Amino acid sequence: MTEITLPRPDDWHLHLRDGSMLRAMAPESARHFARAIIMPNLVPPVVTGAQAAAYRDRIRAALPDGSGFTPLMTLYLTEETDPDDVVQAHRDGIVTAVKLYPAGATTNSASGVRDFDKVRPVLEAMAEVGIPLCVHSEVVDSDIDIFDREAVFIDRVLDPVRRATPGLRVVMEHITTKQGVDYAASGGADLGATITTHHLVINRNAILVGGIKPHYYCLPVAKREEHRLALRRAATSGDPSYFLGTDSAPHIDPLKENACGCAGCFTATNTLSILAEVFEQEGALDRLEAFASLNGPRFYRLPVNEDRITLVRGDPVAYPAKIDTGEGPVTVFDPMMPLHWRVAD
Ligand SMILES: NC(=O)N[C@@H](CC(=O)O)C(=O)O
Ligand SMILES: [Zn+2]
Ligand SMILES: [Zn+2]
Repeated sequence: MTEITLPRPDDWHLHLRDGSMLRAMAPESARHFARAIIMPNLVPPVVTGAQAAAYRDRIRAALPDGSGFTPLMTLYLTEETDPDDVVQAHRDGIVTAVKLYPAGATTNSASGVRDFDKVRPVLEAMAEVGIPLCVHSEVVDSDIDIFDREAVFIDRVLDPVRRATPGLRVVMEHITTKQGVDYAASGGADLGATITTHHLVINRNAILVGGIKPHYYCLPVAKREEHRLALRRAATSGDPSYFLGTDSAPHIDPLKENACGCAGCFTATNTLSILAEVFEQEGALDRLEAFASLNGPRFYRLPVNEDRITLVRGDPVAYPAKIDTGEGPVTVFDPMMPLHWRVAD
């Protein structure tokens, strides 16, 4: 196969940041994607419907002229979140989903949830209305090894919360383990999982072998090879439980190449070329559209994009090594393999 056409993909987990970083990043995602679920972990976080509306307007203003890109906004769940504000913002069409960060789990998560009982009224209101909860599925307990944090979260937090809140629709964000793959498939139409581009490509060796490679460090951290293979099987299976959420998470190089480097891989620029390469390697190019274009809208109960894109196979694709942001350069994820699929103009 040398050409493949699919409905324009969406990105169901994206960090666009704010200010000059946002102005540099918005065009990178708008070039290929139709819609994206926008993460709310700004400083300070996006916690109210009014803040989400203002952030949506800043994103729209950062888009290239004539762009059809639609940001789908999320609220950052805190222990003070008002259920009525969430429901109203959803009813007004401002907010698509709510994001749960366990406090301290990842970048800008200090305002996240410590005591899950405190957010029960919000979760119950969301279950009633059908507002999805996007979950960063990692425990933060210092006695739990960082490579085990996702699997432990499923047993200790996610499963109990789902049992206590029947009808709650949940997206396990950026799953990285076989346990995540298996759990996501067990919940029917009210449970889904996003898988990133980079977790289909790297295992933990990429971060640690031959020297520390900060541009491969993200959270949840990449795991052993057996987990990467489970993610590849899930993504290429066509199973509607799994859909693309790049978790493209830009940090400027000085904050990555640092004695205490930030977590996040930036993949917006070359994601579709990488995915086509991965799906081709797996003999599953015909299932790329399920993963990138169909399963996400199905979970979020949104229409599939009518617009289509074509990927063409040819000589290795050139893409920039870095994107300049006005704050400093952001390194584009290097998949450590030539990419042969480019998005046709
Ligand atoms: N994935 C990451 O490594 N980082 C994300 C936060 C997140 O999605 O957990 C970020 O905002 O930088
Ligand atoms: Zn996360
Ligand atoms: Zn993220």
